[in-house]
Amino acid sequence: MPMEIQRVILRGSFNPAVPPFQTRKARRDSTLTLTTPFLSEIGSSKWVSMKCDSSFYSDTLPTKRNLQCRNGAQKPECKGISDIEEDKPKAKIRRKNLAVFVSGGGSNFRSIHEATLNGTYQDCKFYGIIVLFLICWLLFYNPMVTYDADCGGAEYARGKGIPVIVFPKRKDTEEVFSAEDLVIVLRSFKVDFILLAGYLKLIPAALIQAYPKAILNIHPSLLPAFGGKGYYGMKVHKAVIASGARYSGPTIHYVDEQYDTGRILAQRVVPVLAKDTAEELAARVLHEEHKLYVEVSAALCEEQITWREDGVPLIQSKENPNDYR
Ligand SMILES: Nc1nc2c(c(=O)[nH]1)N[C@@H](CN(C=O)c1ccc(C(=O)N[C@@H](CCC(=O)O)C(=O)O)cc1)CN2
Ligand SMILES: NCC(=O)N[C@@H]1O[C@H](COP(=O)([O-])[O-])[C@@H](O)[C@H]1O
Repeated sequence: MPMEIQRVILRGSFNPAVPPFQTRKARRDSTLTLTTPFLSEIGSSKWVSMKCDSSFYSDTLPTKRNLQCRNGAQKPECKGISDIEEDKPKAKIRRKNLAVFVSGGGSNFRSIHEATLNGTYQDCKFYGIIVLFLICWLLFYNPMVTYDADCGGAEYARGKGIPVIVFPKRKDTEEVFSAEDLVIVLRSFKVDFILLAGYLKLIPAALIQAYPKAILNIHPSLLPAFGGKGYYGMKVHKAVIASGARYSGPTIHYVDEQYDTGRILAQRVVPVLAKDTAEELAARVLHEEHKLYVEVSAALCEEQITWREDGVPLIQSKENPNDYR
């Protein structure tokens, strides 16, 4: 690991006693490449990244067959054998790495992590290499970016042997670990995209500038309604119910410098029932969040996001590039 990173880690939260090592075994065959998780040890903390590396190289589809003609007549009469569209081999998609920022129960992080383990991201069989690289750092021994080292997400990560960085540092510590430092660490792992999943602090401008159009957040209401400062967790669902709204649901949006004002990428709708408690509504919305975030992060890795002229991001259908979600 470059000295710069070690310096950041030294200054931040780690005292590497053992130089980082990485073991990585990659088996590559014609269709599937699985890279076993690689483990690098930094001092008293372990960095583990779950790497789901599925590389499917789209076969070169049969080139256009000449139509068979029935006889040698001057003007060949062709018998209906359908043409097979000559297919340009699909460009191989560059592998992508994700970091997940958590500060609560971590159920969205868990569903994304489980998706890496159950091969959901490996279904991108028509696109080159999709790598879901869950990077999380815990002050002690599991990786996730959180400002609460004891949050449920960190507990889950701990159970899976995944390290976490506490960011921002708690006020009562002298350790300095700035947004710029965090960018250095994220760059060292070649992070392409950052997913906020219940992270409740304002992402600083330095991180947003370092990752333009590359930071997503999931919010538990249909933005722009019930969003912004003060709207998080159960506060959102209580406000939705108090308003009499008949529908709610999760929104995934790009992160800009204010809370919840970034461009909306995806939403799902759930009903708000007359007798719903905030907890019942929260559970209904969260169920949709888990599915939506896995779907959207996979589309992100597969480079299916396109931008409309007016700056609205769209998810292009894999089957038909003229369809958008
Ligand atoms: N630059 C951005 N940072 C963050 C965004 C964003 O859109 N842009 N989204 C939030 C997540 N979020 C809603 O989805 C959100 C989180 C927290 C708050 C909020 O009011 N927080 C309180 C502090 C809460 C605490 O410390 O426990 C506050 O700032 O007073 C609103 C919306 C993540 N970051
Ligand atoms: N405004 C941000 C916000 O309220 N985010 C919400 O926090 C919960 C985190 O759950 P999780 O930790 O179980 O994923 C999720 O419902 C997410 O939408």
